Amino acid sequence: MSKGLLIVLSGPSGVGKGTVCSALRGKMDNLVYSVSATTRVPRLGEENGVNYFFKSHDEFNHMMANDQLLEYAEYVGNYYGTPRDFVEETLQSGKDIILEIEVQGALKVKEKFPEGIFIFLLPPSLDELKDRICGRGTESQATIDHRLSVAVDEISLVGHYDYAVVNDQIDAACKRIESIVIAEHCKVRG
Ligand SMILES: Nc1ncnc2c1ncn2[C@@H]1O[C@H](COP(=O)(O)OP(=O)(O)OP(=O)(O)O)[C@@H](O)[C@H]1O
Ligand SMILES: Nc1nc2c(ncn2[C@@H]2O[C@H](COP(=O)(O)O)[C@@H](O)[C@H]2O)c(=O)[nH]1
Repeated sequence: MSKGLLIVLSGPSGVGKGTVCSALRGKMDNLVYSVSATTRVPRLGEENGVNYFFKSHDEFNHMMANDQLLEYAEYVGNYYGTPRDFVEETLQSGKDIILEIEVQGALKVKEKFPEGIFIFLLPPSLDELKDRICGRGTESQATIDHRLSVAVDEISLVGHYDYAVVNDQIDAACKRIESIVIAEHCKVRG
């Protein structure tokens, strides 16, 4: 059996990564979603083991020290990381896996898995990005400002990715990502 594809989806906070990932899960049967660990406090409605594995700082440090994370990064005051075993087991089983992670982590994954598919999700404009992150209503104004300032630096790193997809409409963005994955499965690899 051939291994699955490792797909990394990055983009600034509020661009719609989570929304697009949820929509893709209903459309792509062979696609598995990687659930990250984080020290961030859960938002209203978020469930442990579904949206994230919510960890204390000690628990997260233990995962780092025991090499249980494929990558991790500090982002706007919290730690986020990808549990390694689940990714490796999913790829071995022949399924594709999608990691919804920020840019520092994505670049670390690229070093370890250069054969991965790196997709950057872009907003139609910075004003629209601001409207989306504010409209979501989950962050304080200070956190929104911090995330938006980081967003400008993140967008400047789009050149490190294989594909840039504009999330102007959820369905259209999903179709572009589905097309990329279909094409990557057809690729002749040396
Ligand atoms: N194409 C779109 N058009 C309009 N609104 C959108 C679109 N995609 C997502 N949204 C909205 O934008 C907001 C942010 O989306 P989402 O939470 O998926 O972003 P994110 O990139 O996962 O953010 P974060 O990195 O902070 O977790 C949500 O309220 C979502 O409903
Ligand atoms: N490097 C990693 N980044 C991750 C991971 N899981 C999520 N993220 C990214 O963090 C920010 C903030 O997320 P939020 O849920 O607090 O809005 C966002 O860009 C996520 O994609 C991870 O495992 N590693």
